[in-house]
Amino acid sequence: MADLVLQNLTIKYGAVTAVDNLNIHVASGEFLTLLGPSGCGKSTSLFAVAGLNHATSGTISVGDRVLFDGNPNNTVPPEKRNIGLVFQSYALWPHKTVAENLAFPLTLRKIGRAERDERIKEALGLVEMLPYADRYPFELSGGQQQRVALARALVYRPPLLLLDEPLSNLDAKLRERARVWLRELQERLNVTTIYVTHDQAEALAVSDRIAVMSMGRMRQLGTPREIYERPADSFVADFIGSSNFFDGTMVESGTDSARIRLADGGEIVTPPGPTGKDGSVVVAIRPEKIELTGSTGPNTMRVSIEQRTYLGSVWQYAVRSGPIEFRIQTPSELKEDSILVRIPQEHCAVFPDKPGAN
Ligand SMILES: Nc1ncnc2c1ncn2[C@@H]1O[C@H](COP(=O)(O)OP(=O)(O)OP(=O)(O)O)[C@@H](O)[C@H]1O
Repeated sequence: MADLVLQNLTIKYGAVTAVDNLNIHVASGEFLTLLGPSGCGKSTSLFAVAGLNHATSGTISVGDRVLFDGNPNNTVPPEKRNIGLVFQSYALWPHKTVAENLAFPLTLRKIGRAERDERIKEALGLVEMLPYADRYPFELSGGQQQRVALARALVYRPPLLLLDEPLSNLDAKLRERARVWLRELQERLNVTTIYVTHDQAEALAVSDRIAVMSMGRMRQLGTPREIYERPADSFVADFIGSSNFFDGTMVESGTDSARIRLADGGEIVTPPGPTGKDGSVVVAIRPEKIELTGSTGPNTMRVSIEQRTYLGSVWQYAVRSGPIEFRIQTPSELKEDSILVRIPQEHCAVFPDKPGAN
């Protein structure tokens, strides 16, 4: 298996910088996800690794092998990169059976018949599609076709697997099952994997690490937990899960905590964080981290309940304190018009600006 290293990777299409100075080291056997909104440069990055587009500058290497370094003489063509690819639009050949679809990449690599048959059996076994070897793609469900596409990518045992929204054609339930299965398979084969998705729940569930991207730039690289619990900026706090953002002004900032005045005139204690112009800040807190409390004290706030929404596992309440509107989530059904809530200091994050401004 092999590490994949992207260094200062930049990809421009005319005036558009689709990928801006991307630096990622994917460890051997790691499952790394590129996550971000539509158009942020995920697929462009993946295509560059596969050699299906031309990077403008930077380097791409797998193990000791340089695939791209800006010198045309060193650029390895896609078919020589030995990378397994499963793309959303990377359809199976309709006129070939499942087994014939898998045989093709092996024939290209001049692998003899006996070994070829053995590998096809093994790959179809891995994705639990052996009984379907003689069917044509149109005789399979969408999920089965995606499993065959994956088997076709794995059949020549590539050290690196690139997956671009490979589960997108599945319904929500099947997709949830498929991602568990995919992760188990990836771990069993120990294949270095880059996964592209805009679905944050999927990214949190399957990844060793996630690279969150926005407008061609990487905003944060970390484990799912780091990304969710310690977002690097307000874009990440907003894109992963959901957050409330309170406008405020820094009153005092120490090494362990800060005091921030909010728009309703109250103050809260938070961890320290960078300030914007004129000492303005934004405090982020997730709706499910806000607590109901029976007694006033630091970081408590009396709020009126403006709207109640039943979400199944929790209730969500839109609440207000003067000009501040935010959401809280709790399993309890609340009948009161006004409640006392506590904003736990340890779950607050302080940023210099709101998402969209950075
Ligand atoms: N061939 C191209 N010519 C010009 N611009 C392009 C080309 N391919 C991509 N882009 C632009 O580069 C940016 C990144 O596109 P990319 O397909 O990588 O986004 P993405 O994050 O994968 O989005 P999605 O989730 O919608 O697939 C976009 O602004 C897109 O319009």
